[in-house]
Amino acid sequence: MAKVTFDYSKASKFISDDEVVAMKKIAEDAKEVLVNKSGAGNDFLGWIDLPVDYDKDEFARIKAAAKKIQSDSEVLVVIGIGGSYLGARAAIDFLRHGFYNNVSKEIRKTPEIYYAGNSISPAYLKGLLDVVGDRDFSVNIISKSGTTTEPAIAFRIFKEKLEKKYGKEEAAKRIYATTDKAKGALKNLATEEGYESFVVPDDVGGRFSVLTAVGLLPIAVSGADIDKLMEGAASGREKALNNTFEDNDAVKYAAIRNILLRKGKSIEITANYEPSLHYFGEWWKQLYGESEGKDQKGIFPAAVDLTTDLHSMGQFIQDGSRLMFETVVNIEKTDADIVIQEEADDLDGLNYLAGKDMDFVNKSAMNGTILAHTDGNVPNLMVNVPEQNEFYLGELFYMYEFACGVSGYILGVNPFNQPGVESYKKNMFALLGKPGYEDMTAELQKRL
Ligand SMILES: O=P(O)(O)OC[C@H]1O[C@H](O)[C@H](O)[C@@H](O)[C@@H]1O
Repeated sequence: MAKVTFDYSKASKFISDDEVVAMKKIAEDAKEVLVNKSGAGNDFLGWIDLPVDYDKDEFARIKAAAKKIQSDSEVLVVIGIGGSYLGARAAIDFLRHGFYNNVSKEIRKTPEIYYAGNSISPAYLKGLLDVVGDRDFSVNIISKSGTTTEPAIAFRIFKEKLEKKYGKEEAAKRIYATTDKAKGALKNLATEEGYESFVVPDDVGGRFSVLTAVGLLPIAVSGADIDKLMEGAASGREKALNNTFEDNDAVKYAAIRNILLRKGKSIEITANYEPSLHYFGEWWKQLYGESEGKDQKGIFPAAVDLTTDLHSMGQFIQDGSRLMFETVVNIEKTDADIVIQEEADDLDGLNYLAGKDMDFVNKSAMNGTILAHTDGNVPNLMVNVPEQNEFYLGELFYMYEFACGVSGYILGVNPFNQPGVESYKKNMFALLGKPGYEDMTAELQKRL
């Protein structure tokens, strides 16, 4: 059966066999540390077994809640930031219609889905309130800590709108809270107001939480098949845990990117040739950025959408500072085919493509770009995805998560914390006058 695979054959001129042998040992040791749970951050490894060991009762509740939202709402507002929305957004974009919110209800069949609480922009929120308008809607508020400012502000506003429209009691039936099982302001609010709640397990960090209720509820509302997603993740887990290095795509990817880092390639660009993968790149950026970027170490994760960005970033990738390597996420088979037709006068000069389908043109652009960037000394790696469906997305999510754990340990960091994220928050709270931050306020204001 086809599967998600990692291929570094196009980068062979940058990587010697000896380097692979040396790094193989390091990567296998790092994998052992990960699966034996003996490394830093080992209290955040719940995601390793999640695809086979998840709360089945909650899974059934997620499906039931999704059905209810589908039946009583024209719109679902998903409120969350970072790991509390990127996985769901990546999955829905990857799996569902490319113009999900814009196609007719007959085609989409499920509620429109919008995201809030991922910025503090009042203009964005006002715009979204207009989009929801007077229509029936529900809210899924997602925050592991239950205390993050951005989603908390957005939730206050959408909660008020719900209560105005339906009254407090009915509004509570349209609010679904995904948060810690016991602590945090959101948990308290959910208990107090009687919202249906879903749990982010203690041992699963936000950026590893797409296969918990965090991702699963919005994904299920969109009509995607979450059973298949979990099956794919279980298949990815099986391979990551049991395959030897040569057949272990997750461990190989971790190894190869660290070989490249040690040769000065300190930026990884993840590239796609399908706009529906844009948010997959955003999800990956958080996963790798927060996991590896610490202790003055790490590979900076960047992402490009191609061929779009070949007309903006292409120059730099081809010819600028030689800092990066590139990982192309290649969708092998698309089910959308558009054949380019012959035109009698050929004024646009495209008749040489007549009879070819657009995916052939897209793949030719990809292959040509891989060779050009390789010639420009940008090593190109590939992650091949047979098709855009739930099963392969599950494999893909898992492969990247597992590789991230292994890679972080190769690098010598704790891949499961994010101490650096607190600095901006402290400053922001001090400038906002949040109780408890008073001593910092005057000093920061002087510096502004
Ligand atoms: O789910 P929450 O607790 O609201 O956190 C949302 C996000 O913001 C935090 O600042 C962290 O850096 C992220 O790892 C997290 O995914």
